[in-house]
Amino acid sequence: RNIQAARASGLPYLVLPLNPDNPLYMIFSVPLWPFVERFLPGSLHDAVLATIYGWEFLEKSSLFHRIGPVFILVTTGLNRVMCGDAAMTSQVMARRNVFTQHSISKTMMGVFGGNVLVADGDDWSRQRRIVAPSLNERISPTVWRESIDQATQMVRSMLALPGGETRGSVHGIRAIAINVIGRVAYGDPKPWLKPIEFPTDPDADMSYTDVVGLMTELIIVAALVPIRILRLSVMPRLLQTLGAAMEKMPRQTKDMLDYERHRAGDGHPDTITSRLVRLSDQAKLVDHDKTASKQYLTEEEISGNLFLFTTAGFDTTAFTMGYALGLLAAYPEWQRWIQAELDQVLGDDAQPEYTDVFPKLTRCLAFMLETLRLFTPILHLPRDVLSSGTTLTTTSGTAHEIVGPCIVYLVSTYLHTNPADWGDDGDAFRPTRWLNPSPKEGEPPIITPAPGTFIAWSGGPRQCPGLKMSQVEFVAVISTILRTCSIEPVTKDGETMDQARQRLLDVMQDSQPTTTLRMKRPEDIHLRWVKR
Ligand code: HEM
Repeated sequence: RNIQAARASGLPYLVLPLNPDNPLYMIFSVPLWPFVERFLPGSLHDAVLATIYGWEFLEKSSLFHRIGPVFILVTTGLNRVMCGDAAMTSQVMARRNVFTQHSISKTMMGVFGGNVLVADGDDWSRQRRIVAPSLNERISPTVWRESIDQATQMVRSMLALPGGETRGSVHGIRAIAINVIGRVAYGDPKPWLKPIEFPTDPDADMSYTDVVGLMTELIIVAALVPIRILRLSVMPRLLQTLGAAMEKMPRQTKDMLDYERHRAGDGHPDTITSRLVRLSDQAKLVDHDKTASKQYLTEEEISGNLFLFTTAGFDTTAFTMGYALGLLAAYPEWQRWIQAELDQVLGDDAQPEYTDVFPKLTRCLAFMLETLRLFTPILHLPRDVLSSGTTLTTTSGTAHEIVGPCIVYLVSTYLHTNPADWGDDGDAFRPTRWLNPSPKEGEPPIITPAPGTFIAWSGGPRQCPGLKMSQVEFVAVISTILRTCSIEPVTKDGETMDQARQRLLDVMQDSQPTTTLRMKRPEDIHLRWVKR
């Protein structure tokens, strides 16, 4: 039946006599990679490859070049449509009721309560109406100030190290990202003290940010292993701590929500939590009056969405900044290019204001977009097709019947580099491609890529509502670092600077996604911080 469905679509297809659609296969497929490479022939090689978690980054575009921009992997479970075509991608993103969130994403991301990411249909519309405004432009000035503050403390600490040398820069950046979320989302201010460390003592006190940070770090374990197993004394201490964190979570969420409601209107600065609670409580009052269908969030959904802000917003932003650091050190010409803009826009303004300077730091933003294009944190967006069928049309105009049930994977890595959309240098790191070469009056300085060609923040109605927050954080952090210092790789004995730069790029290529793409050897990003 699956082969017939693949044939009926008119798309090229591969056949795999196996069902790879479960979280355990996702985990255990990764060590299979060297075996696949060495021993499997031809189309079996390609079929197994397309099931290895993270293949899109490992193999880049090779499968698409061999088979075509869209192909089907026939399995004994559900067929998988691998989509690298921009037009099809934007149709999938636009039709959110036909292409719904994938069941495995729901299991992982919904582990601590229903939230907007795992919802579909009317349930999604209701949650989105409350969640998106709580992340809107009003939080940007706070994100800006907190990010600058955190980055200033980190740079000071890096420069004070012997020779300005550090192996923990990526972990340092992660500490910034969790502290910014902690402050902006949960009103939990923390100084930048050291590279990120998660709690490892099950009996120690943990703040809400500690609890959600640890659960985000270990989300696959948290989703699959029950708390009572994690708490067993034979388990490693980190997992026992995870179990303790999961136990604490409901109580801590309740205390935080009680606190937010209690202090409402007392002049405290807004947080994302306080806005979410307020918007939901207001919607509840309206509902009460009208006895219309429910428009507010239940307590369980508020708690699920609060947790989601960390799972969705922390490592995505943190690792984008981490890769950017490595890229800045590997490409000194782009570093100088950004610094020239910073010198011009910021001058010696010690406390640049968000509204004055953020719109002018276009090179810094272009650097973020280029980093996300090549090191996109989420390598594919999976969508379930539950209905019997739907038709999608490719960029070249051919129509294909997609027969459900099946899973459609929108593959960012190919969409972001396809030469038809990005030119022959689509694999090269070139931030200037994002700048509008001659903007006319009123036109933005940054280009908007054609629909479906850049999906780092997804697109269509479900586009990431944290897009602006992550841009503001990135620009604030990278501009603070580069206005104060330059960064370069530390050479090993006998190594030239060019070789050291290439080594950094190799470390970045040696990456693997967990929930987001991350370097396997972040401590090999060995950098020197030099005061300007
Ligand atoms: C560079 C940083 C970020 C990237 C690359 C990113 C990427 C994405 C992507 C690809 C999706 C769609 C996932 C899917 O539909 O399967 C998404 C959804 C979402 N993101 Fe982000 N994100 C980032 C930062 C943030 C931040 C800072 C927040 C909030 C604090 C956030 C909150 C959300 C939420 C709530 C959704 C669900 C939206 C919905 O389904 O309607 N993200 N993000």
